[in-house]
Amino acid sequence: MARVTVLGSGAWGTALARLALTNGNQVQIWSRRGPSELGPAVADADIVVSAISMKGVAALASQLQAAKLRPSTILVTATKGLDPETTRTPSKIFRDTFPNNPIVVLSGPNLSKEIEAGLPAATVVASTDVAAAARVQQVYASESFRIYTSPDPVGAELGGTLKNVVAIAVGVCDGLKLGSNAKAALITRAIPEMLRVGVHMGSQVETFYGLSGLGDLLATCDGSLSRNYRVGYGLAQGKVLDQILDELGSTAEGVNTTHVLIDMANREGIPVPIARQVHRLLRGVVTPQEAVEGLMERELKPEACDLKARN
Ligand SMILES: NC(=O)c1ccc[n+]([C@@H]2O[C@H](COP(=O)([O-])OP(=O)(O)OC[C@H]3O[C@@H](n4cnc5c(N)ncnc54)[C@H](O)[C@@H]3O)[C@@H](O)[C@H]2O)c1
Ligand SMILES: O=P(O)(O)OC[C@H](O)CO
Repeated sequence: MARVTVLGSGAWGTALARLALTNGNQVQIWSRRGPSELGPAVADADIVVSAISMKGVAALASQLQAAKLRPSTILVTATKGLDPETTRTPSKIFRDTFPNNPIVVLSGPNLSKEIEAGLPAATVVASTDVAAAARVQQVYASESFRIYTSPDPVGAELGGTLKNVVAIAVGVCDGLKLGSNAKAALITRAIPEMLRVGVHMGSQVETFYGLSGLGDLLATCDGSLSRNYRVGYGLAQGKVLDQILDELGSTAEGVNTTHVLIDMANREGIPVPIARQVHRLLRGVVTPQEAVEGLMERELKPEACDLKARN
């Protein structure tokens, strides 16, 4: 049994709190709008799980620093995003803020509605601290939630983050009713694009063929349980982005991730053709149909993926 504090009472924080509680752990949830203070909520926690939206992570890390976390407290991050100011992932923000605490990334094909319904799922807990990953695995493993450990937190985190950009594109594809061939081609060609970015940021290639990469990509691109897929689907229907996000009433990390990713790809010269069309679409520079044409009319090339390719 562990003392677990979950930060964030949104869809994913609530689900992660329930999973830990059902597994016999002592659990409390903190939310920025809730009654409890952050300091007392994390003071004697064995594990703190951050499951808030990316836009709040940097501020939360600073608040946590003031809360004086014990150096033995394991920090788990379940957020899928990139910081718009620094391009850092959540685990990098937490590593920079808490250099002595064990940091664990939790990421995988985890549509919260299915998990809340008790349907079987699997995820990855990734850390360079093997013992910390094993501890988090023990807290969450159950007959309906299978947990795998990984030594590649960067790759696990980026897989879950970059797939959200692809999910927007796939939502457009389905919204335009382009068919299964187009969807399969789009998802397949997205993998080398995710790999180029992931390897550039320090990921291991094989991580992207696992649950936190391909697994999460398939789950998220499957349909309307994904908020990011619904962003793309709405754009294909001719809705404006603000209207789509209002109707969602929930976090769609892929919008911010696309903007941060394109800024980085431009700086580093990394070819990201799918993300670039999503970026143009989100900014209203192209129509959904033009975004598709922009991909279909690119120069012809071998399928083999050059991970080191630069513009
Ligand atoms: N919902 C899912 O299926 C799911 C699954 C896996 C991972 N995630 C990831 O978990 C993260 C949260 O997603 P969600 O689905 O819970 O979204 P949500 O919109 O349901 O909840 C977001 C939570 O973040 C909190 N938050 C937002 N800004 C904040 C700030 N500035 N300071 C403190 N808290 C803040 C909100 O109060 C809310 O509790 C996202 O990065 C998402 O990609 C979601
Ligand atoms: O609703 P989405 O698109 O944020 O996806 C939720 C999870 O990340 C799926 O693993």
